[in-house]
Amino acid sequence: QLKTNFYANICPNVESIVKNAVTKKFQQTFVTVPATIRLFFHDCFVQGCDASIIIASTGRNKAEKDHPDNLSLAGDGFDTVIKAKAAVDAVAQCRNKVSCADILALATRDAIVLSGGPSYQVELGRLDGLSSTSSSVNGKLPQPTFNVNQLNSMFSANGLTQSDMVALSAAHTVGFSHCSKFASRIGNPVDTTLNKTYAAELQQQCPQNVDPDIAINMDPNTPRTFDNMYYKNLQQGKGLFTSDQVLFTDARTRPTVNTWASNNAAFQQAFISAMTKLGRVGVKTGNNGNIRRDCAVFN
Ligand code: HEM
Ligand SMILES: [Ca+2]
Ligand SMILES: [Ca+2]
Repeated sequence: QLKTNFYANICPNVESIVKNAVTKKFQQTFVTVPATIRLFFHDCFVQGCDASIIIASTGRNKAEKDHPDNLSLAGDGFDTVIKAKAAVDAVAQCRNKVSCADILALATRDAIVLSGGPSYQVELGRLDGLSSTSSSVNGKLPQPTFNVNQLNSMFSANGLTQSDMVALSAAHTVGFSHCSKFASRIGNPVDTTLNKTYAAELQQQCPQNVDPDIAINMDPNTPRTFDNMYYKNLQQGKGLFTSDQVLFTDARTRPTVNTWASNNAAFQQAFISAMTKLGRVGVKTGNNGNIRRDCAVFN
């Protein structure tokens, strides 16, 4: 059972310690924000929110982070958790008392706030997982080609509703994508649900044989602000992935997109609720987990 004051007696300043570390990292690079948010999502959807995503591969074990679906996770997300963990462990009382999974949950909230998104209380008390394998990622993460049925079934497998799915998708209001992830939409023929001007811009930014390391903004209007622009973009055919644009083309999710495009407060409330539910997915307690000394290595 998670609770917001879990560390009140164990490490009373954990929230400010993590926040300071994330802020410092943010001042070095904005990538901290999208990288950390996406890391949290990819952690929670595979074996639950247990920092299994942070484990490094060894000679004996190919870990989650080396699965093809995770190779595009930006290193700055991992680095944010490692730095925040070091800051927590620098306080004697807190040393090895706060899980990496909880540090990631807190850092995600802090990243959202640093980019202008809503603040919220983070439920805490997760343990770190005891396994991380590349094979366990198979079929657990949504693909950018997904339709609403596919999105709904994958989110509902994690206890999340269609409304939660639409709210969480707005995380694409910050951050970057590699051209390969949407190349099929701007090729021949161009996806008809794409705004024509936007399609031309994307073709220019992502010409054929573009450097595979090139990444472009997912929100063409406010790429560094965590806002409800995501939904306004969808209304104009400016969703980058099929999985984004279908939220507007499909009649089941379109009313939700329209509501949140015009009502930022309602979006923020839905987003907070969905993030809180995401943070409860597959939480480890008791013998199913522990508190890692090094977030990238099992104890
Ligand atoms: C709904 C289904 C989703 C699909 C199909 C999807 C897919 C993707 C893809 C393909 C990328 C680009 C990766 C790259 O090329 O580097 C991406 C980026 C991103 N995703 Fe998602 N995603 C989904 C949901 C989510 C959710 C629920 C969150 C968080 C709550 C999230 C957060 C992000 C962020 C922040 C980025 C930018 C990462 C960066 O700039 O480093 N996504 N997503
Ligand atoms: Ca996990
Ligand atoms: Ca934005």
